[in-house]
Amino acid sequence: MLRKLPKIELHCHLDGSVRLNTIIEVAKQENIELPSFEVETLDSLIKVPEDCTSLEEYLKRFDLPNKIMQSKSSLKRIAFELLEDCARENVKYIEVRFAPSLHRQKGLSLEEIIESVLEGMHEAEKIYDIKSNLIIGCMRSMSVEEAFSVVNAGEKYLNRGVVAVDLCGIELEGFASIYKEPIDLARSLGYRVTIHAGEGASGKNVLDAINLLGAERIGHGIRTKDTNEAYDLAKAKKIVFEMCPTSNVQTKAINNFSKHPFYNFYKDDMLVTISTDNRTVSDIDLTNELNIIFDEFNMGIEEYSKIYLNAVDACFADSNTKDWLRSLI
Ligand SMILES: O=c1[nH]cnc2c1ncn2[C@H]1C[C@H](O)[C@@H](CO)O1
Ligand SMILES: [Zn+2]
Repeated sequence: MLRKLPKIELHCHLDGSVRLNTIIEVAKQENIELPSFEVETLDSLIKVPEDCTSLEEYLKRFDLPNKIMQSKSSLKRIAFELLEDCARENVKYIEVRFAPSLHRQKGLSLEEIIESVLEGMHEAEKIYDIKSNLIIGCMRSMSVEEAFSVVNAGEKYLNRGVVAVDLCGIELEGFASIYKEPIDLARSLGYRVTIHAGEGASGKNVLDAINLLGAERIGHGIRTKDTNEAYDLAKAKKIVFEMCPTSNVQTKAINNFSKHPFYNFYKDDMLVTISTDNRTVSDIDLTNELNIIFDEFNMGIEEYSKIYLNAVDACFADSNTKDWLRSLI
């Protein structure tokens, strides 16, 4: 049933969602060394194993796909294929996210990197019944100067596909204050703000992401459940949670799906949405992600409509796109 329903994906990393065949083909075309050219071996190197112990370990899986995401043509192709995969499972709107800084290894400029991804997305939109926007992320493993560069490079693409800024990668306690200035700049330029927080570290980071960085949406945020101040603030300010349960189980942010705070949040009228995080690394698509949660919490179509409409309200699309998305359900 869920496969046929219209869907919205608000939290999906480009580099975590590359097709294995594409990794092999691009590596061959561009003479890039890979540990293996066999799909099965690559599969085991990219997909996160069950015994993964942490977010840090999960994040090591991204080195391999990023090796082949260093040319304009591969970035364009991978963005196109992500939308193609989404369209095939009836995702009608996706906000793709990635960190442009990770794609400079062979000399591309940040502008060229962002433009190539947008080209792939726009090409797919012409062919498939799907719309999209792009969120550019700053890696928390990189300097504040690099974050400023990313924000500045993306400025000219605002209203041409880029809609928001994100902070991603490892999550240390108290990271928000470090990135306050570049995120302030981003907001003043017109970027919307979503921040990964309360995933690998505490709910206090969620509080800071809202208070210090002006986050309107929180990536994951599952540890908000343990920090009353963050929970109450998120509720009062109608902050939206981009929840990715499969990824949370894999990074051991929670022990199993039954412990996921999604349904408690939902019942308490917190604004929750469901996404995949990383289709290849987490080995999941949105249909299956929703299936797991709907089975776990015995949810039905009415509840699906509510979550879908949460995503329509929360997405960073223009009002025409939102009207179209509302008409589909
Ligand atoms: O769930 C996540 N939390 C924090 N960082 C993440 C997550 N999934 C992917 N990333 C990182 C690894 C990627 O290389 C980067 C940009 O997409 O974002
Ligand atoms: Zn993420």
